[in-house]
Amino acid sequence: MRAALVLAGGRSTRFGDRDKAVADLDGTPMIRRVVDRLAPVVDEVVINCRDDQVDAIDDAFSDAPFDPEFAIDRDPDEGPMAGIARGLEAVSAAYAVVVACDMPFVDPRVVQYLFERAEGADAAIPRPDEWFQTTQAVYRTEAMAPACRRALDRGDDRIVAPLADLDEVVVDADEIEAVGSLETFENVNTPEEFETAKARIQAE
Ligand SMILES: Nc1nc2c(ncn2[C@@H]2O[C@H](COP(=O)(O)OP(=O)(O)OP(=O)(O)O)[C@@H](O)[C@H]2O)c(=O)[nH]1
Ligand SMILES: [Mg+2]
Repeated sequence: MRAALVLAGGRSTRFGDRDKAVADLDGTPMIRRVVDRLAPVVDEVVINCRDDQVDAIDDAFSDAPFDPEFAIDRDPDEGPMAGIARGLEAVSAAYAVVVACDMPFVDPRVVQYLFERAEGADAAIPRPDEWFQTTQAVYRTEAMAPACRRALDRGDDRIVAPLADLDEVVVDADEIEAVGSLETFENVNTPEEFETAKARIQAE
C-alpha cells in the first residue's frame, strides 16, 4: 500500500493574501492538480492543513472520484515538518510520498521510482543539487512519523532534522532524469511564479 501526503498548512505569505493551495491554475485549484497527478501511483490520499482551510480545499475535490482524508494541524504554524508528522500519523500505508501543495509539475514517474527506491529503506529522498527535496520524497510511515516527533520534542523543527534517525536512500539528478523530469521539483511561491506555471500549463 502506498499513500500520498500533500502538505498545505502554510500561510502562503510570499504569495499574498490568498491561499496558494486553492489558487486557480488554469481552471484547476493547484492542490487538485497535484493530487490528480499523484492519484495514479497511490492507494490513499491524505491532506495536511489547518482547520480554517478545510472547506475551501474540500470544495476543490467536490467533483473528484474520491474524498481525500484530512489530517488537520492540532497547533497551526509549527512548520512543514510538524505537518509531515501530523499527516503521517493519519496514513495507513507502509510508505507515503510527501508532496508540497505548491509543486504543480510533480511527475508521477518520478514518484513511482521513489517508491521503488524506498523499498527496504526508511526513505528515498531526491537530492538533485545541494539540497534535499524533503517535500517530494518517499518515507516509511512508521519510521518517519516518530523521527519527526523526536526532533520536535528536542526543539528541532528543521525539515532535515528527522533524517538523522532514518536509513535513507539518496536519489540524484541523473536518476531522476532517467525516469522523468527535474521540473517535478519546481515550486510556486510568488504570484509571478504562479503566472509562469499557468502559462506553461496552458501551453501543455
Ligand atoms: N502544516 C504546516 N504546513 C506548512 C507550514 N508551513 C509551510 N507548510 C507547508 O510546507 C510546504 C512548503 O512551504 P512553503 O513553500 O514555504 O509554503 P508557505 O509556508 O505556505 O509559503 P510562505 O509563507 O510564502 O513561505 C507547503 O506545502 C506549505 O503548505 C506550517 O506551519 N504547518
Ligand atoms: Mg514552496
